[in-house]
Formats: sequence, C-alpha cells, structure tokens
Amino acid sequence: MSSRADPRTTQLLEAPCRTVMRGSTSPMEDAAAERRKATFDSEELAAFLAEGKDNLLRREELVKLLSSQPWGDKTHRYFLTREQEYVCGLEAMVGMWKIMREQRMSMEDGIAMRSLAYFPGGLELHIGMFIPTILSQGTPEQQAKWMPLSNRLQVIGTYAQTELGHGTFVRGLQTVAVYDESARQFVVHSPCLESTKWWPGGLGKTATHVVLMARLFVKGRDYGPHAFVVQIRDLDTHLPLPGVTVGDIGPKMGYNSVDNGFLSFDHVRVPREAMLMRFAQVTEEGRYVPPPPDNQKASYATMVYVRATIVRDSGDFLSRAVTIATRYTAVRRQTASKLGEPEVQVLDYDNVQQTLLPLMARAFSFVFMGRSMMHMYNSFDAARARNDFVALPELHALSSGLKALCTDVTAAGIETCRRQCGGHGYLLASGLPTLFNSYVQNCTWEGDNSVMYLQTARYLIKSAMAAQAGKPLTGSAQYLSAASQQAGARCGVSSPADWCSPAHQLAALTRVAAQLVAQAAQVLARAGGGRLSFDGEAWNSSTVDLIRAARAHASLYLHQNFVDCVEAAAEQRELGDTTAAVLRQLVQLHGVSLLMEVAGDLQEGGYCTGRQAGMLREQQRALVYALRPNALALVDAFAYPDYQLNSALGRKDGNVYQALLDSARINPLNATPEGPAYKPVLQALLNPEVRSRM
Ligand SMILES: CCCCCCCCCCC/C=C/C(=O)SCCNC(=O)CCNC(=O)[C@H](O)C(C)(C)COP(=O)(O)OP(=O)(O)OC[C@H]1O[C@@H](n2cnc3c(N)ncnc32)[C@H](O)[C@@H]1OP(=O)(O)O
Ligand SMILES: Cc1cc2nc3c(=O)[nH]c(=O)nc-3n(C[C@H](O)[C@H](O)[C@H](O)COP(=O)(O)OP(=O)(O)OC[C@H]3O[C@@H](n4cnc5c(N)ncnc54)[C@H](O)[C@@H]3O)c2cc1C
Repeated sequence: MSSRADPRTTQLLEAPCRTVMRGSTSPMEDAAAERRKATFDSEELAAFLAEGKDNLLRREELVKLLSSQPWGDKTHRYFLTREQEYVCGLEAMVGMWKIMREQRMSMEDGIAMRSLAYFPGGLELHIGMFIPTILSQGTPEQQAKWMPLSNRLQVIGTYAQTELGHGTFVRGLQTVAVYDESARQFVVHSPCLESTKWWPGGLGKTATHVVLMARLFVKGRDYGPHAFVVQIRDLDTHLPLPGVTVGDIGPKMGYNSVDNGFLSFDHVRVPREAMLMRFAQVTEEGRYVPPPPDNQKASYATMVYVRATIVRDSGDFLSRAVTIATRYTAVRRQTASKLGEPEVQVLDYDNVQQTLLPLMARAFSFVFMGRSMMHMYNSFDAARARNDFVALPELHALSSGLKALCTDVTAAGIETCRRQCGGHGYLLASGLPTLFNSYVQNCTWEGDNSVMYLQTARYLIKSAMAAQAGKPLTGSAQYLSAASQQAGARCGVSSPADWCSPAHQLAALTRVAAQLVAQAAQVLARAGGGRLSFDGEAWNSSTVDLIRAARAHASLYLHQNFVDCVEAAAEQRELGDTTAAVLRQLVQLHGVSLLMEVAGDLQEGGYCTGRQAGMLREQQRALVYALRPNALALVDAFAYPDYQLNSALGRKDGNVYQALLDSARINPLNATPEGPAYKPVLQALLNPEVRSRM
C-alpha cells in the first residue's frame, strides 16, 4: 500500500492554516481552556468508569502493545480495499487472540483489546457465538473435543442460523438434519434455494466449521431447529468439503472486514456426535429425548448471550461518537457576529449543545446498563450450570427490549454526532462514518429491533394478564401489579426543577410504561374479539402499540438502573462530592430527555398537564446549561486513547486541522501529482497536442 505522497501535493497541505476570523485562539488552546472550566475531577470519574485506576493503566499498556504490532497500526485504516480490509481484520484478530493466549490474559483484556483495536475480522463469530454455543449447549465430552481445537484456532467456527428465506422466524428454517440410525449419522441437506445459509460472519472465506441450526428429523418426525457442529472446509487445503457450497455474500454497507457468507449442503453425512446434546438428545437407536420442560428454548440461548453483549457494547460505541463530536465542536469555531471578532465555539450553539449533552447522558446510562446486563447474564449462566432456568424468561424479555432500545439510540446517536461535526464529519478520517456503518447492523442482527421489542411486549402482556388474575409478579414488570390502583394518580411537579427529582422522574416513567402496556393490551383484546392472542391478525394489528409499550418499559428499566448505579456509587463513597454532583446532573438530564419523548402520552393519560409537560423542556435547557462547562471533562472521563478513536476530529489535544491534513497526505490518490485518471482520461481532453491527434 502506498503511503508516500508527492512532495508537490504535500507542500500545499503543509501551508500555515490560521484565518483572520479566528482571533488569537488555536484549537489546542480552546481544548485546554475547555478543560480548565470543569468543576470536577475528570480523572477520578475515568477511574470510576474503568472500575479502577489499574484498568486505566492497563489500557495504556494495551495501546502500546497493539500499536507496536504491524497489524495494529491504524495509519492506513481508512484507505483499505475490501480484500485488504478482510485480510488485515483477520490478521488483527488472530494477532490479538495469540497475544491473549501467549500472555495468559484475562477475558477483560481481550474485550479491551478488541475495543481498542476495533478491527472486526473473520474470527468475530468464532469468539462471539461458535465457542459460546459449544460451551452452553455441548455435553462435557463435546466441550472436551471442540474447546482445545477452538482455543488454538485449529478449527475456526461461525454460527450458521439465518437462511436466504428465513432469519426472524427461526422455527421456519429449512435446512434439515435427518437421522440415519443404520449409519448413526445425520444427513445434512439444503432442500431448496431459500434454505441456503446466508449472513454468518466469517463463513465466506475463513471458517472451517459451523454451528449449524437445522431442523432435526428422527424417524420421519420433525423436532424443529437444533444445533450441530459441522465441518465445511478441509483442514489442510481450506477447500470446501464434498457436498458443501460456500462463499462470501459480497460488499455490505459496512463491517466489510468480516466475510459474511453463504452455505448449502448436498446430503452431507456427519456423525451422531455432531448434534450438541447437552439439553436435547438423539440416542444411537434413534430415540429423541427432548430438553427439560422449563428449557424448551435451550437452543436459543446463544442469542440471549449475544444480545446482552450488544447492550454492553452500545455504551462503548455511543460514548466514542459523543467524545469525537464534543471534542471537535469544542474547538471548532464558526461565525462571528462581527467580522474580526472571535468566532463562536460550535458547542456554544444552543442547537448543538441541546443535541449533544442529552446523548452524552444516554452514553453514560448505557455504560451502566451494559454492566448490569452482563451481571444479570452471568448469574443466569451460573444458575444454568445447575440446570436452573427460572431467570430465563425475564432475561430474554429484558435483553430483547434493551438490545432494541440501546441499539436504536446508539445508531441514530452516532449519525447525530456526525451531523454536529458539519462537513468534516463526513470524512472517514473523522472516524464517525466507519463507526456508524460498522454499528448500524446491530439494529438488525441478533433479531431485528421491532421483532425484539415484540418479544418484550409478549412478556409484558402476559405479565399484565397475570396481574389482572391476581397473581404476584416478580422482576422488571412488577410495577404492572400496582398499576390499576395508581391509575388515578397525578404528577406532583410544580416547577421545572421538580422534574430533576428521581422520584418524580421514575413515577412518570413507570406511569407511562404501565399506561402503554394497558393500551396495547386493550388494542390487542379489541382486535382479538376480547381474547389476547400472541400471533395472527390480532397481534399483527397491535404491533405499533406493543412496540411503544416495550420501548417505554425498557426506558424505565434503563433509567432506574442509571439512578441506582449512581446513587450506590455516591453512597459507597466511590465518587467525591463534586463528581457525584455532576453525575447526578447527567442522571437528571437522562430522565428529563426520556420523559420529553413521551410527553404526549403523559398528557393523553391525564397524568400531566400541558404546563407540566412544557416544564420538561425548560428543565432540559437548564440542565444542559449547567453541564456545558463540564462537557469536555465528561467525555475525557471515558478515557479513549487517540489510538482507539482513530479520529482526526476526536483528538484529545484539539489539533484537528493538522490531523485532517496529515490524513489527506497519506491518501493513495495523492501518490502522484497528476493523479491516476490523467493518462487514461484527462490527458486527451486537456492536452492540445494529444487533442489535435484525436
Ligand atoms: C471478544 C468478544 C468478541 C465478541 C464478538 C461478538 C460478535 C457478535 C456478532 C453477532 C453477529 C450476529 C449474529 C446473528 O444475527 S445470529 C442470528 C440471530 N437470529 C435471530 O436473532 C433471530 C431472531 N428470532 C428469534 O429469536 C425467534 O425466532 C423469535 C424470538 C423472533 C420468535 O421465536 P418463536 O417463534 O420460536 O417464539 P415465540 O415468539 O412463539 O415464543 C415462544 C416462547 O419462547 C420464548 N423465547 C423466544 N426466544 C427466546 C430466547 N432466545 N430465549 C429464551 N426464550 C425465548 C418466548 O418468550 C416465548 O416464551 P413464552 O411462550 O413463555 O411466552
Ligand atoms: C451484518 C450482519 C451479520 C449477520 N450475522 C449473522 C450470523 O453470523 N449468523 C446468522 O445466523 N445470522 C446473521 N445475520 C442475520 C440476522 O440475524 C438477521 O438478518 C436478523 O435476525 C433479521 O432477520 P431477517 O433478515 O430475516 O429479517 P426479516 O424478518 O425479513 O425482517 C424484515 C422486516 O420485517 C419485520 N418483521 C419480520 N418478522 C416480523 C414479525 N414477526 N413481527 C413484526 N415484524 C416482523 C422486521 O421488523 C423487518 O422490518 C446477520 C445479519 C447482518 C445484517
């Protein structure tokens, strides 16, 4: 790859860049002045967010380690072709995996390295779904067989569930695994075009094995989708095995360093042991043993795990985007009221700060939510080891709704951040387009967000029905038990500042969630002629209301979690008073901005007057003004090294214009002064001698 530009091009790029309009402030001085405005200790908050100073130091060590690797150099990242992206992404992931194993690093280090290097590669699904599925659904013998090979990368796997014809509707998958008891083998087959596996990451050119979700047939009976480990490529030649057709599905909107693939089988035989049999089994003689009654969805468990990790990662992605946009808008100046006077910092425009600071509050909230979600998943995992699945329905409902909410807000938030950065945000060098393009698929994969909200809604409607029948509710939907008694309650807010109280905020968010669940149940009952059914036309004609209810429920849970985490930290003196005060302001802004989204519902349900709802807007404005001096210090507390953000606009020192020019200088298009189109296209048009010969 060429990195040296022609000196005649670079001379121009190196010309001093200071306009008369700027006054005397440089972007670096602006950045430094912004940091001096802070009212709290940003490093203290950084250590708290990183769960200890040691973790911050460790992050610095990992940056050194990564940036010293040939595959860890990000200088040319934005200029790679698809093929280069694929190879370099895979090299980076293999490199990190090897370092992890050689240095016996913890999983936390692995997750940190993945986030620092941020170069998804063909191993993503091996680590993210293949291994977790074997661990959660394989018998001890199957784990003993596959785990050492997987850990040494002697086999590379992916998770092959989605087909051309079916993704959402897992029960509709058409790939089959038919048990042949005479040979004690399964015959794996793709019976039609639509049954071609489509999308699995790493399948295109990397994987040697797949966890295959296929309909299990035993003695002619269809037992629905089950998981099998199937080899697809030869381990010596990497060529597809007989009966296997496999390849890459082509360029995507983003995430192009990953080789998402297609796959079909023509009567491929695999041993009986290929079926992951921890929960359901097929005996040698062909008897199907179903999973225990409370665990009929055992084979869907990996999806719950990945949804939890998606919630965790949303805070990471949104906070990166908010860091870039806040740092840049703090040093970007645009427009002076009088020529010659200093121009205004973009972050001082009301429209910009009223947009960015509520997003910043969401980013903080998602970081805490991600942590709680993983705790919840880990305690389910520990219980599952004892064959206890009691927590699964609640975990499935919460992880589905939060996956949808957090990814909806993060994807839209990254794009909003890009737009606050004006034209420069459109450059890949800003870091924001790649962040968006490689994030937005989170709204679709692992369950399209609307479909995920509807899983939460299903749980809510069932909970509301149970509450109506006088059954006690546990878990996140508990508030539905008390909802009917509280239906007549009214909002007690009498001034804008009252909206800052967590009690007022949580009461209003609870009320709106209960109201939207009740409304959705009414719509569903009306459509079903008095019956609540969970599929068919009645359900379909209620999905808009059901999705709104699920989103309100997830928002309530998210906010409650933010309040709880910050209050617990303040109470346990993990934060000094000034830092706790700023975090509380963020919590308040978070609650107010969530409530502004449902202000119409609050009034429609009679909980708030128009005046009270209007006070939300006033209070949001006041909170943003209060937080504005701390904006840069707050994003500094996410402690993203420049290496990680890889953004000309998000640099910590504020030297954004130099960084943009530096990036243009290594653009391969500038490698020659005349450019690659001169000879084949332009010369004939522009050069009179050549033209006269035409
Ligand atoms: C260093 C670390 C590196 C990490 C790298 C990570 C990279 C990750 C990359 C991820 C890439 C993406 C991969 C994928 O996309 S894989 C494919 C994922 N596919 C989906 O998510 C499909 C979505 N569809 C479904 O999940 C289901 O089919 C759906 C839930 C939509 C409906 O299923 P079904 O029709 O069977 O179910 P019902 O609605 O009728 O419900 C029946 C009951 O089952 C309960 N249920 C449903 N799903 C689950 C589940 N997953 N777990 C537990 N329970 C579940 C449901 O609530 C119903 O229960 P009740 O009857 O009690 O109400
Ligand atoms: C980048 C990327 C990577 C992926 N990686 C993998 C992988 O590694 N392994 C794998 O197996 N899969 C993978 N997938 C597939 C992914 O899981 C599916 O695309 C996803 O689950 C959505 O399913 P679908 O494509 O069938 O959407 P569809 O179901 O066709 O959705 C289309 C629209 O219909 C709506 N809709 C569908 N069903 C319903 C319903 N019941 N109720 C209401 N609305 C509905 C949806 O909301 C959506 O708006 C990946 C996808 C992407 C984009």
